[in-house]
Amino acid sequence: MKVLKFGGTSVGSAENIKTLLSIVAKEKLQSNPVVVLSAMSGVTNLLTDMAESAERGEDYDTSLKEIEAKHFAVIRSLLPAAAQNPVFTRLKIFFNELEDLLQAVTNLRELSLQTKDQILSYGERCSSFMIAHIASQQFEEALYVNGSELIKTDSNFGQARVDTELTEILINDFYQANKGKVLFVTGFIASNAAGRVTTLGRGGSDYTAAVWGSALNAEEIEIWTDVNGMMTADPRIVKKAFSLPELSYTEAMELSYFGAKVIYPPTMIPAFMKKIPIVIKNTFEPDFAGTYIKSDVKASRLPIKGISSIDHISIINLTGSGMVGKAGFSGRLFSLLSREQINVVLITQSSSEHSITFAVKPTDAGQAIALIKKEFELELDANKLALPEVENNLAVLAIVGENMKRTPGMSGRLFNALGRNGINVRAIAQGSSEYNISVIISAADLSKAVNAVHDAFFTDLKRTLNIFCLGTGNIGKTLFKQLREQMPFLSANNDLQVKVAGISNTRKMIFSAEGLSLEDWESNLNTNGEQADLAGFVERMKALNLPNCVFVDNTAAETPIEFYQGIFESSISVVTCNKKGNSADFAQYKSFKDTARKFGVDFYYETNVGAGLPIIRTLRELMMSGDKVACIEAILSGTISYIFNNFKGDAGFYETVKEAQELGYTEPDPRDDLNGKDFMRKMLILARDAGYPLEAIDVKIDNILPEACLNATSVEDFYSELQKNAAYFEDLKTRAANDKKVLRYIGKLENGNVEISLQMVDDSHPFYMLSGSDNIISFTTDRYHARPLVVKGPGAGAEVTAAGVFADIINVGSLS
Ligand SMILES: NC(=O)C1=CN([C@@H]2O[C@H](COP(=O)(O)OP(=O)(O)OC[C@H]3O[C@@H](n4cnc5c(N)ncnc54)[C@H](O)[C@@H]3O)[C@@H](O)[C@H]2O)C=CC1
Ligand SMILES: N[C@@H](CC=O)C(=O)O
Ligand code: NA
Repeated sequence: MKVLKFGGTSVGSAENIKTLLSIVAKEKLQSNPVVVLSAMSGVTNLLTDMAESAERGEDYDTSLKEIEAKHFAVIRSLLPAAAQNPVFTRLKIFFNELEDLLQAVTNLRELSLQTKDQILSYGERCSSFMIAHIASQQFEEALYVNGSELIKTDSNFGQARVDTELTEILINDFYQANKGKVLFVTGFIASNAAGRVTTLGRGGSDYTAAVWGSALNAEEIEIWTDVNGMMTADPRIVKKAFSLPELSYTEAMELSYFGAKVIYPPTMIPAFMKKIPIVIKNTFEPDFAGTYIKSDVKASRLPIKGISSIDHISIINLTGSGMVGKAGFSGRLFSLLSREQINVVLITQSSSEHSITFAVKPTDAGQAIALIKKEFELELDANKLALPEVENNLAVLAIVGENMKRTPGMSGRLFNALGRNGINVRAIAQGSSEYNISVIISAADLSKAVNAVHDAFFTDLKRTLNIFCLGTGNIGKTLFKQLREQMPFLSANNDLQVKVAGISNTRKMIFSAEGLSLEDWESNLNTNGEQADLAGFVERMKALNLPNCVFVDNTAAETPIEFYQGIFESSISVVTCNKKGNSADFAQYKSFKDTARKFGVDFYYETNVGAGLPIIRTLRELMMSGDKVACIEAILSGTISYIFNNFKGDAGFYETVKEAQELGYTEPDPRDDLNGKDFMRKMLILARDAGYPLEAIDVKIDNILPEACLNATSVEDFYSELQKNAAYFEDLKTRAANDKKVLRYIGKLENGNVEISLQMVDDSHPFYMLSGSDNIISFTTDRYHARPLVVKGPGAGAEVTAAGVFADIINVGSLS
């Protein structure tokens, strides 16, 4: 036989009770179950409030009416009129008794724990009596059982301890005497030797189920609740949390100890002792297998089973020489706290024994300090102990699982995930069982931490990157299009999810921690966006504190650069196609790199040179593997490459530049391409990445433009100057053609010198054969000295650039 326990929500409404009875009916086909019931949801809280109101002499009538109405509504809806009366009558008797009790409390202005237990017992008695009667419509054998008479406890009201031996005899006798019946038993309540009602404390109904299951050697104890079993993490924090099919008793205890509210660990002990499996099932999804908690769990491939957390915790630090080598110091400390019922969540002690840190609920911290001051008065006076210090606004995160014991690297993975996300760890504790590693962190970081750790351990699941994108122009727009198109593939094949958590251009900005839809981002931004404000955008990104966060700069502006440093310092990675950051002062370039490294985040800027072509990456890999760059020769202006490849025959110079702009090759300001500045930035970045600490003025630039074009003060002006100087460009074209040569704008880095020059090259030159917006770069290095390493291909355009930004984004965090 099985014991089935239904919690408050499962008995909380007529609809739910119907579902409950259908579950019982199904079970009955196998064998008659024992059904343990909680009070209807909310009723225990109401009873507590009423008892406390009565003690203060305040009104409790409204709540009493509410409880009555809740039960009566169920009776009316689930019982035929003819069958209602006996239930109403009995419940009315209950409510009268309850009212008498409350009146007595009011008169005395005193609420003893004993009286409170008596008051609370009506919650379970009403629900169980009512449900047993409703059930008897369906199966005659339904029997209401006031379980308080069968579970015998001491007189520790509010949290009574069970007399197991006597209780088992009473339950067995009762069960034998009522064989063939379906018992509907009140959870939570018991009685002492004198027959006074006691309660079993937190999770009491689960405990009732475990006591019955253990007494009757049940094949299984099913805890029916409103969630799909125990999950890998709190699903309200981690959207990707999933149900665990199996857990050992120890794992379940560790997981529920910190937070997972599904069951309360001590309630499992009777089942644990007799190795009776406990199954957590969902009343509202009865076909879902739920979570099996048992002793012989199958080997699991999951490195950990779950992450549990407590969101509000305080720690108390005790330091002083008085502790060193003093046997019994911590004994005194912790027995003091336990005597006063202060629950210590976690303890760490430094090996020097110079300090002890322990965590308690914030509401207990004040009392703990007062107790310590009193107990250790002598030590404090003699300065052998410093005054205890409290730190508030902290949280505990714990990873749990028996596999940790066998798998090295688990704590490494935990701390790496925390470190990469800039989460400072205040204290650490690992149980000697190795089933649990707990860390104390700031409460503000908890959600980010649990998500990051969940991602780090459940790698079978999708890693999530949260990106904040600045710039919705040519590149930004195309990136969103590519992300939208590629999302399903990424999800399916790369275990990766990219969420756009923020977008801004110069006019508007918009955020969503859940991720913005890329179907309608533009209209959403325009209609729902708030006024753009770069500092505000960055602040909000930091405040949202999302895990695996990336700032993506798709602008050509200088202002965003000022924020990079602070962004790195907030442990946020940066991906940028904007070259202005890396090509400003060398000191700043260096600081970006150092800070990113220091904070364990990534700084990727592949598209700074050659758009999506793998140039930065290639150079980095050469350098990291110990190669030395002797010479770099390159064509790195996609715009000028396009112009020289198409400024042929009848084509005019001005028209060709226009075409390049329309094709999305130019900078937002095309003068930056034609005056060589954009090319200069690229050469400078390459030189720096190759190890040369150069500044912009160190790059010699050969101009391809006549003076008047260079001096144009607006883009419009610039274009009109290009038209006016058509002859100048025609002359260049003719001279090259006459010599069977082509025009090439070539950058060269050699011995730490960088120059960019306009050249006419013939077909023997490796850069002769180019088309479209092609870039070409040749690296001559120690290892590639006879023949250079060459990268060639389209080096400008929205698609190839956005693709490069995309690749940088998905590389964030993937190398560790
Ligand atoms: N076009 C290409 O082939 C390549 C372009 N790039 C780089 O891509 C970047 C973007 O280029 P495009 O998309 O063509 O430029 P764009 O002018 O089309 O778009 C720039 C976007 O940035 C936004 N923006 C500018 N300043 C801002 C600020 N302070 N705050 C918020 N938003 C701001 C603008 O509102 C606009 O949405 C440039 O840095 C360019 O050098 C890099 C490699 C290749
Ligand atoms: N405007 C640039 C685009 C790439 O950085 C170019 O023309 O090369
Ligand atoms: Na590149």
